Formats: sequence, C-alpha cells, structure tokens
Amino acid sequence: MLTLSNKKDMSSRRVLVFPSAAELGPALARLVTARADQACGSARGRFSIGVSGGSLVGMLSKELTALPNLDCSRWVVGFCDERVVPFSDPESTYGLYKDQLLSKVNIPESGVLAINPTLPVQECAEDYARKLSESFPGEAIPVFDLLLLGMGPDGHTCSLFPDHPLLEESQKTVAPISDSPKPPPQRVTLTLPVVNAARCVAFVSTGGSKASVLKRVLEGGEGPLLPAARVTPSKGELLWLLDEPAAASLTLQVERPASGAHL
Ligand SMILES: O=C(O)[C@H](O)[C@@H](O)[C@H](O)[C@H](O)COP(=O)(O)O
Repeated sequence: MLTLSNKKDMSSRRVLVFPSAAELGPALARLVTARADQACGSARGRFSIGVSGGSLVGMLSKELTALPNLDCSRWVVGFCDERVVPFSDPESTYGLYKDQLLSKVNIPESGVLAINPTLPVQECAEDYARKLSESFPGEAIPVFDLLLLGMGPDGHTCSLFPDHPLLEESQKTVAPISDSPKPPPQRVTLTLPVVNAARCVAFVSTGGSKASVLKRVLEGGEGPLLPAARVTPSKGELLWLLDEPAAASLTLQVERPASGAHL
C-alpha cells in the first residue's frame, strides 16, 4: 500500500494572500525558481515539478518565460493530471504548456514526462506510472520537489473529484478516470499518496468564485473532506497562494507577503 499519513499539523500550512492575481504571479515564479535552485543544488542535482491545467498554465508560462536567466536544463516536468486527448486538442494540458512554456525554455525533451494520449485510458495511466517510476528510480512513490495544483469550484484538485472512489486509491501512483464529472471524461491523475509525498505542494487559486469553497477547504465544515482538503503532505510544505477576492470569506490567519518577498 502506498500509504502516507493524511494528517498534518495545520500550523505548517501557509496561506498567502496577494492583492491580485497580477501580484501573485511573480511570487509564484519566485517560489518555483527558489525551489528549483534548492533542488538543483542538493544531492539530487535536478528539480522535479508537477504542473496542473486551468488558469495556472497561462500564469506560470507568462511569469517563467519573462525571467531573463531561467535555466531549466536540469528540470523534470510532470503533469499532476492530464486529459486523454490528442496533444493538438485545445483541451490537452500538455499541448497548452508546450505552446506557452516548454517550447520557450531550455527543458530537455527527456525532462518532460507526458502521457501517451493514443493509448486507451487504463493503459495510458499504466504507461505514465511507468515513466514516473523510471524517472524516480528507487522510489516506491515518486517524490516531487514541487507540485503546483489548482482547485475547481467543487473542491476537486488534479482529477480527484468529490465523492469519487479514486480518493481512496492507495496502490497506484497514477490512476485512470473515465467518468470525470468535468469534461473531458477520460483523464489520468496522480493519486493522493503521490501528491502527499511531495516536498512542497502549492495551490494557486484566484478569483471571487473560489471564496466559498476555499472557506470550506481551509476552515472545515459539514460533510466529507473535499479532495483539495485531503492534500496534506506528510513531510513536505503546503502553501496556498490566493488573491484577495478568493480569500474574501476566510477568517483564519493569513500572511500577506510584501512585494518581492521570498516565500
Ligand atoms: O483538468 C482540468 O479540468 C483543470 O486542470 C482543472 O482541474 C483546474 O486545475 C481547476 O479547475 C482549477 O482551475 P482554475 O485555476 O482555472 O480555476
């Protein structure tokens, strides 16, 4: 069983609120480059990052491609989840990153861990799990240096949806899903044991439409834990990067970092 504790001392969770998404973006870039420098300078000698779709694609791509001296030659980029559609399909998260980021920085092709969307969804998940295990040799659970996650208005993250049996997956590192409530229905996703094994997990959530679900995820409430609330890295850091509209309903203590501050 890929078991990891799901409990985390909430005092090690940081909720960081920025005036707007425009000010959050550069802070996200600083987080990524700081973690990349740290990882590349460690015995691992490389930086492994998992990225998500949604608004994160544009924000991350814009901020990273604007940096003058970004060196991605020792980066390994995986996908926290992916839609099983051709790369040329506008729904392909890889396709979007390829156009907006991967083709514009010096990440070697061998450093990009993408799905094979020509495979049926079950085989696609197995194939992606194999790629991860080859890229993280000797690790039963791949330990990413940084996972960047989004959260949908229903509290989903990766392709882990509320009340879905995949939330209980404890054997696989990557799971197929054929009944995603959010289209397209066929996807592959990292499982919670992999997400919770990461050294750092950062959610990025912006806009007033996220305010009520964020309150439930971060401050609790009735009913079962939403998928995003189940992201509680067993040893790693957990950061929530929000803008003021998304944080509007929160009453918990948050940090409001100064412009240019290191996270
Ligand atoms: O595959 C998907 O359907 C998206 O990747 C999705 O999971 C997204 O990450 C969240 O809905 C948050 O999206 P926003 O950041 O755009 O709100």
